Amino acid sequence: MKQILKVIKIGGKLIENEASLNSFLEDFVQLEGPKILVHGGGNKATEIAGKLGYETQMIDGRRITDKDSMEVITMVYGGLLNKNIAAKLQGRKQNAIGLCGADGRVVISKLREVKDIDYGYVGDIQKVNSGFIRSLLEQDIVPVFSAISCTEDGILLNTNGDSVASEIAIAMSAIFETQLYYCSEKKGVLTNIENENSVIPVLNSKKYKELVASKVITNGMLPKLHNCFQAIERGVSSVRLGDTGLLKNNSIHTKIVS
Ligand SMILES: Nc1ncnc2c1ncn2[C@@H]1O[C@H](COP(=O)(O)OP(=O)(O)O)[C@@H](O)[C@H]1O
Ligand SMILES: CC(=O)N[C@@H](CCC(=O)OP(=O)(O)O)C(=O)O
Repeated sequence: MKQILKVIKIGGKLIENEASLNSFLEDFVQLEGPKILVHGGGNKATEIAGKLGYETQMIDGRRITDKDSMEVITMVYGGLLNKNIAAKLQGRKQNAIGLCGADGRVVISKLREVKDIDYGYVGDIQKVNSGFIRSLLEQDIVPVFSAISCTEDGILLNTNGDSVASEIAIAMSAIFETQLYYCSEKKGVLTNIENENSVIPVLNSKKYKELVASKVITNGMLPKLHNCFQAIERGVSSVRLGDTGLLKNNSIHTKIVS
């Protein structure tokens, strides 16, 4: 029987609030067994870009990343947020290492082809170095991933944090029974975005397509759910979306089924 691995993605709105990040990390360090943390940070990047006088453009929850935005992203995701989270884990006596895709050739991607939209410096993941990740887990070091991948030619690319989490979970499924958790400020997928109590407990792909067509699912939830279904169809044993209560096992949330 394979050992259980938990891959947890924490969204940008949770990490930009010090109190919610601290509370999440308290729960995270209590989790038993091997675990991986992936973080976003989209809101913080938008805020810092604004301070530098750069405008941000998002299409369907994905950032248009020109050269200036890529510099901001490298500083904010790969520096400020990633290193703070690694330090906070150390402060809680959990050894951790902050990574972007270039470190250990761990997440290799390809520049997204221009079809209708030119996303700029945005990558689609091609390879995850699961052996390197396993070697960290074997030393009880928690890998903390930012939403940055790297091409074979050594170019850093902005990569949706939800895709980083799902591709890592898919790759690690060859070695571990992998559980994927998406923690955000919402309790799960909602039928009414205004009503926190409208959480869909179980979401299958048929219902998901209907909700996209009727525009109940929009913005950042679009790439998130695309990644959830990719994961469940490609070997990840369970995929759940919720707020930080998700780590406590007893909260209301959305479970993805094929
Ligand atoms: N049906 C829906 N249920 C819940 N959230 C939704 C829905 N449709 C759109 N959203 C939006 O998607 C967001 C989650 O995506 P994103 O902002 O990328 O989160 P994160 O930063 O946690 O990855 C929610 O905060 C919400 O504003
Ligand atoms: C290509 C692309 O859109 N990348 C995302 C990566 C950050 C992210 O995923 O952050 P959240 O989890 O906070 O949404 C972005 O720059 O917004």
